[in-house]
Amino acid sequence: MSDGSTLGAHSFSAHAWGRNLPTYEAIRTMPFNAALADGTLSLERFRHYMLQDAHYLIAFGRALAIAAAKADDTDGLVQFAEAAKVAVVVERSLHADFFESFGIDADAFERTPMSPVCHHYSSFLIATAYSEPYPVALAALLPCFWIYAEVGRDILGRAVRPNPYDAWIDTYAGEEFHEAVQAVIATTDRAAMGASPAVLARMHAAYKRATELEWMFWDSAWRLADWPV
Ligand SMILES: Cc1ncc(CO)c(N)n1
Repeated sequence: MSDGSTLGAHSFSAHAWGRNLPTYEAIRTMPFNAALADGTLSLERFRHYMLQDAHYLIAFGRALAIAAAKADDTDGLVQFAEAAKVAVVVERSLHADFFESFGIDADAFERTPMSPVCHHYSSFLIATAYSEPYPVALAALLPCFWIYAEVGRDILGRAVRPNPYDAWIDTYAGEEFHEAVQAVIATTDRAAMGASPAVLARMHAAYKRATELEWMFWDSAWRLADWPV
């Protein structure tokens, strides 16, 4: 899938994937993901990532719920309402399982504010979902699904097992997540077919920015980034 070859040749998703391939390559090969795959990622970095991801998933869920409300048919309403619910279910499993197994105590989450990058990505998704037309909202949300599915599979393919991060890898490399991702790609492509050239351009801009923010999110965890003041 990484070359976009199984997608409709003229689809939004095929174009978007192709245009942003260098950023995807940069994500795939970044130190955080290399260390996650070979099991050498420090607990401190994974903890930073998980705490920020718990914040992120709630914002992602809210943005998906807004997209659900904007859907132009009931299939889209059900699809994104379900995805909003799943984002919160995954966030709760971070709290219930991952936080405990990686030594994060109960109120660490409450004490840890969003990092600058997490804050920016979360705000970008919610603002885009609120203020842009449905197709642009979907284009902003698509990389969150698609990049994780591709990175999950890529990491699974080279992972040293057993690996302290097996449960994380299995979540995103799993069949269930991939089916959901294919469905979001299909809905985004359908929405793009009816979009004007101006909306299509905004879709590409939103997709590109979200892809860049995915890179920045992992980079932020690698750097253990915090607010400078
Ligand atoms: C930052 C980020 N993007 C995407 C996903 C997958 O939904 C996630 N868990 N976290």
